[in-house]
Amino acid sequence: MSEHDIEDVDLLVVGGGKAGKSLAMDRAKAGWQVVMVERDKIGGTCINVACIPTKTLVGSARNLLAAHHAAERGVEIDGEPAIDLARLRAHKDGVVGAMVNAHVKLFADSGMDFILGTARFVGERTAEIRTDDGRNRLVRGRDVVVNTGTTPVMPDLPGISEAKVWNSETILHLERLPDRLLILGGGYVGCEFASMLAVFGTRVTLLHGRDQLLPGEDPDVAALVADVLVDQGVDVRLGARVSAVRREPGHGDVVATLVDGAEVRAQELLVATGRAPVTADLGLGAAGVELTRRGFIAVDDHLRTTADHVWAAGDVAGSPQFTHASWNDFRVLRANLAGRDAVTAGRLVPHTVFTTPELARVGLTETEARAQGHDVRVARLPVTAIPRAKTSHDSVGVWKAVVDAATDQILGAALLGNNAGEVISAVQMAMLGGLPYQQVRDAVLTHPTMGEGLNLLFDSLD
Ligand SMILES: Cc1cc2nc3c(=O)[nH]c(=O)nc-3n(C[C@H](O)[C@H](O)[C@H](O)COP(=O)(O)OP(=O)(O)OC[C@H]3O[C@@H](n4cnc5c(N)ncnc54)[C@H](O)[C@@H]3O)c2cc1C
Ligand SMILES: NC(=O)c1ccc[n+]([C@@H]2O[C@H](COP(=O)([O-])OP(=O)(O)OC[C@H]3O[C@@H](n4cnc5c(N)ncnc54)[C@H](O)[C@@H]3O)[C@@H](O)[C@H]2O)c1
Repeated sequence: MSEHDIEDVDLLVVGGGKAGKSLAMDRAKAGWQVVMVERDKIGGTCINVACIPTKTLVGSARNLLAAHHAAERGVEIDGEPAIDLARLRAHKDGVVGAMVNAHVKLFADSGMDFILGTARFVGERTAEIRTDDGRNRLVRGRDVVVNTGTTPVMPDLPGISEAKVWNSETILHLERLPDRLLILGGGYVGCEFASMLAVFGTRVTLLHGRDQLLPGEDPDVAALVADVLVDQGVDVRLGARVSAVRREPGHGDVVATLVDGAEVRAQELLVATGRAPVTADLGLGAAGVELTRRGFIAVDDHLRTTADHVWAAGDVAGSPQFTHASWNDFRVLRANLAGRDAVTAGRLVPHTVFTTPELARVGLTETEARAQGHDVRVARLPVTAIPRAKTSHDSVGVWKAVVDAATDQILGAALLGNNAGEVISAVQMAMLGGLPYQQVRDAVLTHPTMGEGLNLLFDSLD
């Protein structure tokens, strides 16, 4: 293809993740000529194979748990509550499918040129797009955004590639619910699937190489999450370093050999050892876009890459690997494309690990706060102290908050308990507003809600 085949547009978005699709729709509605190219997942990773399907399944697990406790709560259920795999799959596919269809319409309504195909850079701000319907297009953006996400990592262990193991995407096919499952990796994916599948009735063994789950959390908080999993029947093995994996003949058990020679076996193995940036075959060199040592696209605080008018966002740009971080990257990009001066530095990015109950966190951990030299006070509250927890029979969880003793500012919080992911937003707002903890302690909060627990949490500092 030659120079005169090039289609010039205002904005070219490569990869339709949260940041990219949001920006493409926004700019197209504003009258820009926008091309967005997406390889296979309409709506991106979150909707198709990550947050949405997994949280749909977590919702079913929570329903099952509630059904198990129905009788003691005065509700009669005829028969033993159980998972119907075909209906579970259909439910999950229905939720995902509806969101994908909604995106097809949203993309069309925005006026963007949405292309299903694969993009590869061939020059400055210029990508060759091989469309799914067999055409080649050459598109040059006045501005270009790369939002190609990350993909599951397969650890380099002897035998693992022949052992037909699952990753976070293939497990979602829900071909079967194994009686026994090994999970390799005790991060977000490992903990969420361990909790969900244990509730579904699978006997889960969680092999984690380090000595605490969720390495970014305080050790006491990570230990509480481990307790939750153990109570759900998960065999949590910390410091379990795997040296090899094999599948027994005839699609028999999968066997993990640990470095001490011990063997652990189950019907299936889920690999949950992290995600790698999607940059291979993108031709980033031709566009003048450089990578970091870890293989992410190198960006500055404005999300500018090393090439003029080429930006990157979301997981591939090394942003925290959460959909809400990618969504915020969209806001940063939108402002910068409008000539304003928006940066990612200093933003407060919370997260929630959707075990049951869930762990929500914002700001600094106690460990981080101390390492930064803060004189720290720690507030703690068992969720059983919260009236709403009694009405909803929530007995599991502890809330923790870290306060600067010199300024009374809230530095961070880790809330383990039902609805913690909702309550953490209130803590985050207090932090964003710079409220001293006493204002949260003394605020009049609705009774009986889990949010009211914030009064009690900060009371514990008196
Ligand atoms: C199991 C699981 C559960 C998760 N749960 C949560 C959660 O509950 N909450 C949360 O906040 N985060 C969660 N995450 C993380 C979240 O999914 C990611 O951080 C988020 O999806 C990243 O979005 P993104 O904008 O970087 O791009 P993505 O959504 O990853 O989109 C990138 C897109 O680019 C496309 N693409 C790649 N290469 C090309 C190419 N050459 N040409 C065209 N298109 C291309 C891909 O097909 C993909 O659709 C979860 C992740 C996993 C794995
Ligand atoms: N609720 C959420 O927001 C949510 C849910 C799922 C995933 N995510 C995102 O997706 C990303 C990827 O999740 P993830 O759980 O795959 O990665 P992760 O980085 O959170 O955890 C992977 C864990 O596996 C361990 N590990 C690595 N190699 C190992 C080995 N050979 N044996 C045993 N343990 C090993 C690591 O020490 C690490 O703690 C996360 O960083 C997160 O940002 C978010």
